[in-house]
Amino acid sequence: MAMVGVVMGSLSDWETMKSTCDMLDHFGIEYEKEILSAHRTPDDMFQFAESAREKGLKVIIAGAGGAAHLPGMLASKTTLPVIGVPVSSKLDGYDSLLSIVQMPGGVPVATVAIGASGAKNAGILAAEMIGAFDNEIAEKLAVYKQELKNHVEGMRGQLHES
Ligand SMILES: Nc1c(C(=O)O)ncn1[C@@H]1O[C@H](COP(=O)(O)O)[C@@H](O)[C@H]1O
Repeated sequence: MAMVGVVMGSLSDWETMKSTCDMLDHFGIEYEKEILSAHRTPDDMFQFAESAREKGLKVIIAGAGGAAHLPGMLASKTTLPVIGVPVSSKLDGYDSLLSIVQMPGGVPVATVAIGASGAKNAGILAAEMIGAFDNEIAEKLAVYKQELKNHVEGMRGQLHES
């Protein structure tokens, strides 16, 4: 059963949002993915947000570019945590970032960095939210952290040998 909903404003966001799905695959977390837009398909977006919890989703990750209202509007209609991914745009994603991060008090969106690295972190952050209650995912996260440490140690070795 899907635990994470990965949604994006357009198919043009998929190249970025694929990094989120790659991380969820890495941790063996089931997800569903969909294109929804606060601007272009507002009724579908509200329906998704209103039914997300009863469907069994635990976290929603929403990526959008430009006037990126999708994450915030989803957050307005669900009690699930929403992670917002600013997708790069004609303004290098600054517009997306500010549209997502500057939520009014009371309606939080956990905002990650612009682009693919942010999308990757969104997948890891969702795993950490689930891992707070799920030991199997927590163990996979511990292995991932160890791999990061090993990677840095490998780089140190190369630096000191050069
Ligand atoms: N920001 C939003 C929303 C929304 O916030 O509801 N819906 C689509 N979009 C964004 O418009 C950009 C251009 O979309 P197109 O490539 O389809 O023209 C995409 O980055 C999408 O996320």
